Parts: sequence; C-alpha cells; structure tokens
Amino acid sequence: MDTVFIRELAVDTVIGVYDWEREVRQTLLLDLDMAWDNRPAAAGDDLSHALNYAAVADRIVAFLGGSEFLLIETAAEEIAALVRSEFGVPWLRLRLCKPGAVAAARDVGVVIERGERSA
Ligand SMILES: Nc1nc2c(c(=O)[nH]1)N=C([C@H](O)[C@@H](O)CO)CN2
Repeated sequence: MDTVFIRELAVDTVIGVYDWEREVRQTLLLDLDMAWDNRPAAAGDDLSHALNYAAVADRIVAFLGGSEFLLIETAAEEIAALVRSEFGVPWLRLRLCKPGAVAAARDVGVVIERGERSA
C-alpha cells in the first residue's frame, strides 16, 4: 500500500498533567503516515481521488488546537481515531512529540500504529 504523509505539523494546545500546564499552551509536533492507494489519483490527476493532506492537517489542527488532554497518549489515540473515521484511512502510524517536556532530552513522545496495512 502507498502512503500519504505529514511531517512536523505544529499545533498549539493545552496538554499536560501538571497544574501549570493547564494554564498555558504548548506546541506539539506530529508526524503522520497514512496508508492510501495513490494510483486512482495519479491516473486521473484528480485531487478528489487523493487523500488530501491539507484537509487532514487542517482537521488535526482544529481538533487538537481545541482540545485539553492531560496525556499525549490520549491525544494520539483520539487523533488516530478521527483520521481513520473521517478520512477512511485503513492504517496509520502517528508520532506525537512534546519538545521541551524533558529538559535534558531533545524530544519525547509516543508512536502508535492503528488499523490494518494491506500488502
Ligand atoms: N508517557 C507520558 N509521560 C508523561 C506525560 C505524558 O503525556 N505521557 N506527561 C508528562 C507531563 O505533562 C510533562 O510533559 C511535563 O513536562 C510527564 N510524563
């Protein structure tokens, strides 16, 4: 299966378990790989058959930007469910990063895979 991807999508949101984190907005970075058969879009040179990465990115920014999750695990799970249900994506891998959350680390985060990836 082909993929359509998004790299380092930056979204400001309320996220975190500590009291101070409920009072500020922090930037999360998202990498997303989505299984999609790209041949119909290519054959017709037609966006209507493509998985529109701009539409997916806009939806994630709107959803995550308006959310107030405690854990990045929960945010990742909800984003994965939304992308799969609203865009018909059969499989995805989502990496959600919270840069700066651990002072001595460049980055921390989670990676999840959901759905079935056909050959
Ligand atoms: N596995 C996780 N560990 C931690 C999370 C999280 O969302 N998932 N969150 C925090 C705090 O909010 C932290 O980011 C504050 O710096 C700690 N550990």
